[in-house]
Amino acid sequence: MINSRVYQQVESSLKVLSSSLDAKGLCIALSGGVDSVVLLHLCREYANKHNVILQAVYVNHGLSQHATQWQQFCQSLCETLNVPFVAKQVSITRKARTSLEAQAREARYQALDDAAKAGFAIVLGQHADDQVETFLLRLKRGSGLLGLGAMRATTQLASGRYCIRPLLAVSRSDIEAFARQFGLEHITDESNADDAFDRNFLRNQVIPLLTSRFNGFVANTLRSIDILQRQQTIIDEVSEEDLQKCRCRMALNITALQGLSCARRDNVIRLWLSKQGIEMPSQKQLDEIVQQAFSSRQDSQLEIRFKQGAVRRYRDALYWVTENSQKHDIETVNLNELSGQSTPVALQTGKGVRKPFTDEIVSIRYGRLKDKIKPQGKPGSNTLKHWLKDLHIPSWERDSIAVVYYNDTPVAVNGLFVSAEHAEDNGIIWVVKDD
Ligand SMILES: Nc1ncnc2c1ncn2[C@@H]1O[C@H](COP(=O)(O)OP(=O)(O)OP(=O)(O)O)[C@@H](O)[C@H]1O
Repeated sequence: MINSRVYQQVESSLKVLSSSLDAKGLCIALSGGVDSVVLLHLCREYANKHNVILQAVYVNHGLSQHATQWQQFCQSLCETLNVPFVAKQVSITRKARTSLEAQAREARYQALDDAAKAGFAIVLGQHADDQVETFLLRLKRGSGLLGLGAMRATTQLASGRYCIRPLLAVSRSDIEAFARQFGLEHITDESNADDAFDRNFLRNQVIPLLTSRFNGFVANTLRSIDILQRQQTIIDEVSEEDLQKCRCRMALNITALQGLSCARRDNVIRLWLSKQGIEMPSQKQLDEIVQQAFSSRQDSQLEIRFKQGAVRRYRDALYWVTENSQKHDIETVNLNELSGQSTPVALQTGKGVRKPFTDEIVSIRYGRLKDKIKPQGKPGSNTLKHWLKDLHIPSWERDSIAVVYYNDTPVAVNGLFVSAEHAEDNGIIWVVKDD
C-alpha cells in the first residue's frame, strides 16, 4: 500500500479524469523512464484499490541502439507487477521539414492508439516540469493563446480515444523522490543530457537559472498556463457557437459572417477550415477569402486553393470543395439488411416517407440528376437537378448528395426533401451517414 503525497495527487486526478471519460480501463504509455515507471506503479495501486483494468504499451521507435533493451526492461517490469504488456514496433521514415522528434511523437501516438484496448484511456507521464518546458518552447516559436496553454490534462485523438496526463501537477523532483523512496528501477535515456536539443537546454540550463532567480517560477508559470487554458476554453465555446450560427449544412453563410466582428469572423473561418483538416491558413489566405466573399459581385468566381482542396463561393455561402466532393461515384447499396454499425444509413422516425414494401429494394444513389421527383409541397414533378438548384445547392455539390430510392424511384433527398407520393407524417427518415 503506497502512502504518499504523490499517490494522493495522482489518485484524485485519475478519479476525475478517468471517471468523467467513462474509461473501460487504463493503458499506460510506458517508456521505461522514471516518469512512466512511477506512473505505472501509481496506476497499479489505483487499479487495485478501485478495481480498474490496466495494460501497458511500449513503443519501439528503433531510433536508439538501446531500444530493444528498454523494451525488455518494460516487459519484465510488467511481468513482475502482473500488468498485461504489449510492445509495438514503429518505423519512422524521415520527412523533410518535420523534426525527427515530431515524427516519432506522431508515430508513437498512432501506435499507442492501435495497441490500446477498446474503450481504454491512454495514460501519459508528462509532469509539471515538462509543462513549463513546453510553454517556453512555444513562447520561443511565437505561439498564440492555444499554444501557450501547453498540454491539456485530457486530449482526444482523431480516433476519439482519450489521453490523460495525471502527473501534470506533480514536479519532476517529487517523481524522482518517489522512485528513490520505493527503490524503483528505471532506464536513463542518455540523450536527455544533450543540450543540442532545445527541450534539454531549457531543462538543464534555462529553467534552473530562472528558478534560482525568481521564487516560485515553476508554480507561477503553471498558474499562467491554467489561466490561459481557461481563457482558451471560453474562446472555443464562443467559436463553436459562432460557427453554428454561420453554418448552413457544410457551408458558411456569408451574411451571417458579416454580422460578426472581424476577429470573430476570421476565427470562424479558421475553425471551419480546421474541421476540413486545414490547421493554419496564412493570414494572406484568410484575407483573400474574406475580401472575395464580401465583394458585392454575387457571381464572382471565388476559388482559394489549398493543398487539400479549395474554398469556393456560390451565391451567399462559402463551400469547401475537394476532388472527392466533386466526383462522387454513382453507387448502389442494397439495404435489405438494415442493422449494424456498418450500414450506410441511420433510421429515424418522424416526418419522412412510408416504409418500403417488402418487395421493394432500397438503395442509395448519387449523381442521377436527371431522375424526376415531385417534392412534398411543390406543385409538380421535375428533375433532381432542378430541385437542388432551386435549393441553391452549388453545382459541384449536387453529385455528392445521397438520394434514397425505392426500386428505381427517388423517395428522399438526404436532409432536404421527400417525394410527395411517399411522404408520411409518422414515417421513416433516411439519414445517410457521411463517409
Ligand atoms: N517509447 C515509448 N513508449 C511508450 N510510451 C512512451 C514512449 N516514449 C514516451 N512515452 C510516453 O510519453 C510520455 C512523454 O514522453 P516524452 O516527454 O519523452 O515525449 P515528448 O516527445 O515530449 O511527447 P509529448 O509531446 O507527448 O510530450 C512519457 O511519460 C510516456 O508516458
